[in-house]
Amino acid sequence: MRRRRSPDEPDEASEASEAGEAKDTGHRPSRRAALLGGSGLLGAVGLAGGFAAGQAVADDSDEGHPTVFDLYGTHQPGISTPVQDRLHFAAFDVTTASRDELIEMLREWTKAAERLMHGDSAGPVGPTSGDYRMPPDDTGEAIGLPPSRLTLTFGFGPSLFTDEEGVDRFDLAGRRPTMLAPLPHFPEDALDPERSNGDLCVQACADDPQVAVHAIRNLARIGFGTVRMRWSQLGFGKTSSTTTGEETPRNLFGFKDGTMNITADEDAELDEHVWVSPEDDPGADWLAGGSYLAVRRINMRIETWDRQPLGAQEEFIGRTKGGGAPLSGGKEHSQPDFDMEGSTGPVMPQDSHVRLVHPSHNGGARILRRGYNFVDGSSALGDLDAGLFFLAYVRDPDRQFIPMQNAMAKSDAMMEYLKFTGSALFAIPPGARKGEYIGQALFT
Ligand SMILES: C=CC1=C(C)c2cc3[nH]c(cc4nc(cc5[nH]c(cc1n2)c(C)c5CCC(=O)O)C(CCC(=O)O)=C4C)c(C)c3C=C
Ligand SMILES: [Fe+2]
Repeated sequence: MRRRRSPDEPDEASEASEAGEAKDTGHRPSRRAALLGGSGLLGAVGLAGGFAAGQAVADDSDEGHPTVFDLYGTHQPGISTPVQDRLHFAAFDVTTASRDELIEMLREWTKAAERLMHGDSAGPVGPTSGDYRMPPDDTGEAIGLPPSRLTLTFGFGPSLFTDEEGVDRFDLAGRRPTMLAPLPHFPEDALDPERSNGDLCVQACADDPQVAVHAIRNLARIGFGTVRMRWSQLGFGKTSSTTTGEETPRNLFGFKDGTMNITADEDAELDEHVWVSPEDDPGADWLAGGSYLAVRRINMRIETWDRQPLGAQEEFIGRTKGGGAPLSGGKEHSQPDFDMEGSTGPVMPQDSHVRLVHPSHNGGARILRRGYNFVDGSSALGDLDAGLFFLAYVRDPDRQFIPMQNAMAKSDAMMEYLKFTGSALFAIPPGARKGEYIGQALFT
């Protein structure tokens, strides 16, 4: 039984801010209208286009929330743009040996991604009006659904550059970023190879799960013969936020998660910790403006966790369960005081999660988290196969993510309740310009 902390602090009122959200009003575009041949949405996108990174191109006029994001921009959408509530993440292996076929598929994916994010069908004909002798160019399950703030974010895994046998299938080995290597095996990893790695990844985030699934399904359909889905993961209930105007969401341990995340309005922090700069890796200049994505599928032993006293749970995390304040006091967004002593040791325990991952114990490193809860059924013993699908965008995985994950694996009291079952690292190319395909600079 661990130490019991002093009484809880009151919840902090969120500081309202509209950071990361576009302000102009537009109409609410509908996929149905687009499928009926409406050009209104595309017109709206064209008019509102040209937003900087984090491009929202249409707003819900009632609530001021962006409903449509633009695929094109300095950075890909789905990183610093506001986090949606649902995820479908997929990793693919390339099955063709042809570089040209791979490029052609990326072109097709880019065109489809633009359409899908606008709430349009994946192909120009649509699910129900094509040639009866041909498969439709859209699968149809999103008919009538709005764009739902869909973002599609594409990445390249280390094996795209040099495969597991060391073969340079696509003449890309010379352009592999030095930091793009398979993540090391961390202490306590229990990885399932069928939930790890991949040549390519696509992160689909949306407010409606059917929209996210529809997008991944159609990209897989378009890629048939060129790529094969290696694994995929559904997520719900975002466990982080990139905006400051909303209540911090909670993970399946019941704690607020994302309090100290990097937010969309922190331009200097994004430049320092998220976006790759042209000087970072001169041999991989195509990645400038992009990022790296660390992926970890983390099973949470929630049945065991649920039997721990509240005081112990709070000490594992280092924050209160109610308001999310540091155990050293203050409000949710107060900085923890790691030097504050309690009757039996530091008030923020040495093995508490937030102490171990805090920038002050990691050489100043911060990461942009964008993870989701998951529940994938239950085991024969009646335990939920549940956890956190952890997604973190970083500028330098060797300096930011790997030491943090090592510190956690070595010393974090929470580790007793975690099992890491999937792992991957991807290079996330910068945003494409209109007329380009995603990742084009890598191939030119
Ligand atoms: C290697 C990086 C991290 C992993 C893996 C990770 C897993 C993980 N985290 C929680 C719950 C919380 N994490 C919180 C904060 C937090 N976590 C990381 C990194 C990893 N977490 C960072 C960098 C931070 C922010 C630290 C800071 O700057 O103060 C919190 C507190 C609230 C918050 O700030 O978000 C919680 C709660 C779980 C349950 C988990 C694995 C399942
Ligand atoms: Fe964490």
